[in-house]
Amino acid sequence: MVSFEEARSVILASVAPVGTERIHLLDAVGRVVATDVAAPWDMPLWNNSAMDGYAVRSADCGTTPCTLRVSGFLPAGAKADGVRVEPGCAVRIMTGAPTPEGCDAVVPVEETDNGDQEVVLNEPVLKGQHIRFRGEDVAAGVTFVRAGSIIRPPEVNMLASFGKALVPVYRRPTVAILSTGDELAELGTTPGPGEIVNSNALSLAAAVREAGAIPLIIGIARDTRESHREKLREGLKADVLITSAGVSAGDRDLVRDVLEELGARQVFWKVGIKPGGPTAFALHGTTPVFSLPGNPVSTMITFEEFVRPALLTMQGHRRVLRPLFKVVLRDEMRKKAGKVQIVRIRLERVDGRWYATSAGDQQTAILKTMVDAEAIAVLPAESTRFAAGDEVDAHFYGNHMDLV
Ligand SMILES: Nc1nc2c(c(=O)[nH]1)N[C@H]1C(S)=C(S)[C@@H](COP(=O)(O)OP(=O)(O)OC[C@H]3O[C@@H](n4cnc5c(N)ncnc54)[C@H](O)[C@@H]3O)O[C@H]1N2
Ligand code: MOO
Repeated sequence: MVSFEEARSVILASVAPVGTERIHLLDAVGRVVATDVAAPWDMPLWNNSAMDGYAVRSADCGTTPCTLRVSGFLPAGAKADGVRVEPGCAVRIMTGAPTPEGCDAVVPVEETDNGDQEVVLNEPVLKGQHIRFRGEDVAAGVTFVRAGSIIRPPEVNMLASFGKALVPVYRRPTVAILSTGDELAELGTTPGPGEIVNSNALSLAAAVREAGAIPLIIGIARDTRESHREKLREGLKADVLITSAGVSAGDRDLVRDVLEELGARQVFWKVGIKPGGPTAFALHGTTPVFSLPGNPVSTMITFEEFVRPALLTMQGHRRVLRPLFKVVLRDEMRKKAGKVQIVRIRLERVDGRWYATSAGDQQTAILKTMVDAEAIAVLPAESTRFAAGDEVDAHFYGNHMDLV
């Protein structure tokens, strides 16, 4: 058995970004930039006004109030060619319009009498005020988005500002999802005696999608070597293969056996985590193969703790683990020594601290507790008792808590 921490580090050391592609800017939100992107020109490209007001020569405005003759008008979109602020004059200017020759300051309209022919300036004027200077945001040649950055609306705005319609990003890995077991019935059918719906395929596909990768549900391997061979072969064509069930000590737990027959190298089997103990990880060439236990709760938790960080790494993300934060236990918790225990919790924020209560019955088979969980407490392997009021590590489960 490997420890929870070893399992994670072995997995993360075994995966790498799957490649890059150039995609349309709007489709790139949430993706990771694959190369540094440098500014092809200065931003802004020319000096321009930050205010609606008057372009002036600051030397003309030494004493206030002062009166200047209004000699022209520059709306946004106008060209400043041939427009000049002569001594003793002002040019009416709008926000974003290029500042004319001679101008070294802009006076906001609120600080004037808003005159047409002549304007009275009521406030002192400082050289350079309210001018956005060429290249002050980003100078030509400067890297403005680094490889490894996540594209958010600000990156989209800047890439668009520099005319980048296509962006180099890391590719999304394809993830084959294979369920195993004779008891499984397809979604949409009513399970008969001894049957259950293949719900893991759907929740895994949802989790894969939420992690930014492309799920491929390839169906069910029945409990024969032949069926396993056929389906596992198909699954190994994807960038990643996830199987669910068939990895504990049952007579018919064929997954690891047949994977080995197909040339996969088992990296570990059994991890010091509960739920999720029977998890196996193998490599077929460089293709990672995650064999997750079949209990739906175990499948989701092992996906969250082991597969999700791997999928994020494969898409070029650098921060792949959810940040841990401290939660105060409302109630006592007990566990056996030897394994990290994952506890499904609900959270409450009081006076700047997070308080955790159990989300319900913590038996692995209780799916409802997973539905009710907002976060996951990670109880360390060696400890056995946590008193009410003790602090333990936790992380959010899902992205909804970003809204808190
Ligand atoms: N003698 C032992 N028995 C078990 C051990 C053990 O160490 N020794 N480990 C237990 C633990 S912990 C887990 S977890 C399960 C994992 O078993 P498998 O991964 O081999 O999965 P199955 O036994 O086939 O199924 C477990 C459970 O999950 C349901 N299931 C399976 N596939 C799906 C699916 N696609 N969608 C929804 N639900 C699914 C299945 O019906 C079972 O109820 O083994 C324990 N036993
Ligand atoms: O470890 Mo199992 O995955 O408890 O249900």
